[in-house]
Amino acid sequence: MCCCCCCSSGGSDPIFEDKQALIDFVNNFSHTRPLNWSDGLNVCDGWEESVAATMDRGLQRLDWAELDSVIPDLYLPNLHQLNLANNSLTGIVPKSLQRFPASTTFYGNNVTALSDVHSPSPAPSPRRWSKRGRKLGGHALMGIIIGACVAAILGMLLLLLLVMLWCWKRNGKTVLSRKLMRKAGNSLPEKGVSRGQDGTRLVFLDGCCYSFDLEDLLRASAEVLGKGTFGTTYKAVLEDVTSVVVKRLKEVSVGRREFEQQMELVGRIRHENVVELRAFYYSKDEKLMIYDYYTQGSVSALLHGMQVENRITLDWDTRLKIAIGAARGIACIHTQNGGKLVHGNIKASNIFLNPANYGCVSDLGLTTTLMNPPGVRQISRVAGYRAPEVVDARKTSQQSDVYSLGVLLLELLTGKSPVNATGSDEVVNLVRWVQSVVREEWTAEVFDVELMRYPNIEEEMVEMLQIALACVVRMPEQRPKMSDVVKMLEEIRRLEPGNHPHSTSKSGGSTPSPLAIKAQSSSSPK
Ligand SMILES: Nc1ncnc2c1ncn2[C@@H]1O[C@H](COP(=O)(O)OP(=O)(O)OP(=O)(O)O)[C@@H](O)[C@H]1O
Repeated sequence: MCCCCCCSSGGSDPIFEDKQALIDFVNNFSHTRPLNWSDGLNVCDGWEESVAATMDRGLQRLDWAELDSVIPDLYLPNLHQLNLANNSLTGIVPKSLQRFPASTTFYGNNVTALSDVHSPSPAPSPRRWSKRGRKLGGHALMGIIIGACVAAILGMLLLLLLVMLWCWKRNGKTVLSRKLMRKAGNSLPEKGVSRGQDGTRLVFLDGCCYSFDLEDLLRASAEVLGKGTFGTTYKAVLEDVTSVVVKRLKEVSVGRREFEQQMELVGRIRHENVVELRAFYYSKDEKLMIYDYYTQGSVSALLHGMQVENRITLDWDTRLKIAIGAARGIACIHTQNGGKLVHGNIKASNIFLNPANYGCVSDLGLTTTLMNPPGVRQISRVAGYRAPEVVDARKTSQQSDVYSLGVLLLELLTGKSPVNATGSDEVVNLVRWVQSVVREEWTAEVFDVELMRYPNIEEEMVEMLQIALACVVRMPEQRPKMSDVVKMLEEIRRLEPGNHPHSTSKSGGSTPSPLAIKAQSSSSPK
């Protein structure tokens, strides 16, 4: 044991009180080993010099002193070090000695420090104390404080970094559900589905190869592809990197039953020139249609857009295939539902390229059944393709589909949009412009200049022009049937079975151009 007191050189009273107290302290212990401490010893001399020396000359050490009683409660205000380690003391550490660290002072005894009883935190480890087992040094304390501060700052930085990383990941992906939630106000369609309320669910149509559910879809990152007549269309990338197109319908007036019937009718169509509807979803607040994503974009984007990834040049062969494919797709649609199904919205942004680069028709069957009474905007969006007899967008017919296909053929031939605003605010209608140019026998001038670099295609272009003009005649009953249009288009070039046109051009290398090339008209759109 070591006991030491702070004392002044003048031998003030407290010292002697302490000395007496220490003697009493020792006397109160029962111990077997002799202690060489007595009234005659000049305690203060040694204590002033150093604690260790004091211990040697004064009390000696009381560790290993074989003390074996309870610890007496003594008043020793000047005692600042005490070592009763490795004795056989028992009981509770008295109040006057509780200021000494129990883990070192009473180490090796069978005593209970009150701090052990009341405090849940363990006594400080001896290692954290100074070399001599005394107070923490100033440097050590400073080190601990600095270390704790550095650890806290690092911890906060790490936390901040994790939060930033999480936010970044969330922002990088614009989650489809957030978009839907924002637009749908308080209605959260996915909640209904995940809980199976209302019978709402994502319905996959026969033959669909996808295995995601609505939860996956709503978690997918989404990008707006455009806003169309029926709502907003998104490209959604699922966690397994499958891309699908989600059409979020707005202003659908029909009830669940009618909607499902229409979706199932459309979803049954399996044709290489019809974009398959993969799945649909109906709830009171949300109506969704799911399609495959076409990476090349629509024919409209390929013809007129500038920023389509992997843009392919629409050469004549491709344009011919687009025309044939689109006509075949529409003809197939016209055979459905007892030969009564109408597409109702044929336009270049609804035609895509299938793997063989043939036209593939999307977005069918929405106009006639699902659309609310048309507003001005809905009519104007399809204005360039709309047959003159269609005053109500819901009253489209198979003949009006033929008219719209005719406009698409003109678009492919001219490279011009169906409706063009000129510099002088004049709106030029493609059909009327082509009709007037042909009437003037300036036929060659209608063709897209980009096509002029392909040799020996003039005859084919003229044939297609004639078919297009037949489709856009004013009187619906004078227009050819879609199945006839298909035949006529296929006649332009002899076809191999399937979707591939024959490689040899019917016009051949020696066919003279039938066209009278004249100067370009200033009224040309675009
Ligand atoms: N399956 C698809 N793959 C790739 N792009 C698509 C797909 N479906 C639609 N898009 C594109 O998304 C955009 C928005 O399509 P959406 O059908 O909503 O409008 P729209 O075709 O411009 O007009 P409408 O609603 O009258 O058909 C269009 O550019 C369209 O070409």
